[in-house]
Amino acid sequence: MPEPILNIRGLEKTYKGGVKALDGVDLTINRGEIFALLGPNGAGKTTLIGSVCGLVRPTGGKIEVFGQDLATSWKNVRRQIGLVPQELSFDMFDKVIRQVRYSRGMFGSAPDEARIEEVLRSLSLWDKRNAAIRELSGGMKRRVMIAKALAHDPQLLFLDEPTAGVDVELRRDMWRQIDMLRDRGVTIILTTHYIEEAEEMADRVGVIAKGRILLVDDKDAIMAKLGRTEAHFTIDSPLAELPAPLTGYPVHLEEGGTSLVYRGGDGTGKGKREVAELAQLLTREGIAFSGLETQESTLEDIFVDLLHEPVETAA
Ligand SMILES: Nc1ncnc2c1ncn2[C@@H]1O[C@H](COP(=O)(O)OP(=O)(O)OP(=O)(O)O)[C@@H](O)[C@H]1O
Repeated sequence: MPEPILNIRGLEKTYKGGVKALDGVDLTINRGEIFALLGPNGAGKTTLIGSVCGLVRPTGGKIEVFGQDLATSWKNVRRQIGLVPQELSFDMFDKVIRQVRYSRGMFGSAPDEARIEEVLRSLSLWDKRNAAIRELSGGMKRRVMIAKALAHDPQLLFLDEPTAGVDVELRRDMWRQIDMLRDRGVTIILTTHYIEEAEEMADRVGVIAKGRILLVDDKDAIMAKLGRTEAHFTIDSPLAELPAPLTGYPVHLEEGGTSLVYRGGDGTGKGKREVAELAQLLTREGIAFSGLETQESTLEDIFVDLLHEPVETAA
């Protein structure tokens, strides 16, 4: 049974100056899941995360974390939340290990050098523990941000664009780290522009645009519901019209009857099946084709489609 640990209802945020960054957001996150929040620039992702982490004061709605109202139980709740913000923020002159220790203490956790060492080692920072942060490369600084967020062993971790601008190696390390946290039962909410990241890591995906949640579902269910197959048959002799046995399929002719295009399926294999049926039908009808190209849509295609079509909001 899913155990909700974050419950957001009707969340609104209008910034001074009138920008409505969140417009009635409802979202429930369950213990132990990895949830990817996708959305274009300015969609409201950082505002949403900031509202749960106490950095943004919502102008309406309610947030419950671990069953407690954020507005009244802030201190209790905050100790169990970790945040890796988009922007680097620390004392650049301080040493890596001191900053990480400090973070642990700031959230009221007892000192635990073994745990600090574990966190630093898991992020390949142990050798740099006595370096001043300003001496580190951008990628290493980002690792320090993660170490700081993990130092107090949060149960709920927010990663705001954790891999923006980092190299492939660090991105892989970060994915490994997220896997380890998942094994420890930590709930993770990440925002990302890299849809492959959501595809790889997330159990559920939410799409946000203009401060409204457009879609929330299991990643696999999204792929099944909204995934599409596209196939192009190159027909040897141009067809004047669609042969009768093909009319029940989502197909049409292009390029003067030399290309038969199929767009259909639902991500569950139906598309591939129908394309195979079409190939058989063409052969049976004596229609020669010399090429067949098929393509399955990715989460990225689905995401782009979604943002271009007005969609009814869903919780
Ligand atoms: N402090 C602020 N004051 C005024 N407007 C703000 C403030 N912070 C954010 N906004 C506006 O609120 C909207 C949502 O911004 P937000 O940073 O939450 O989006 P985002 O989805 O995180 O975008 P990105 O992917 O670019 O980080 C934007 O229009 C932004 O300009």
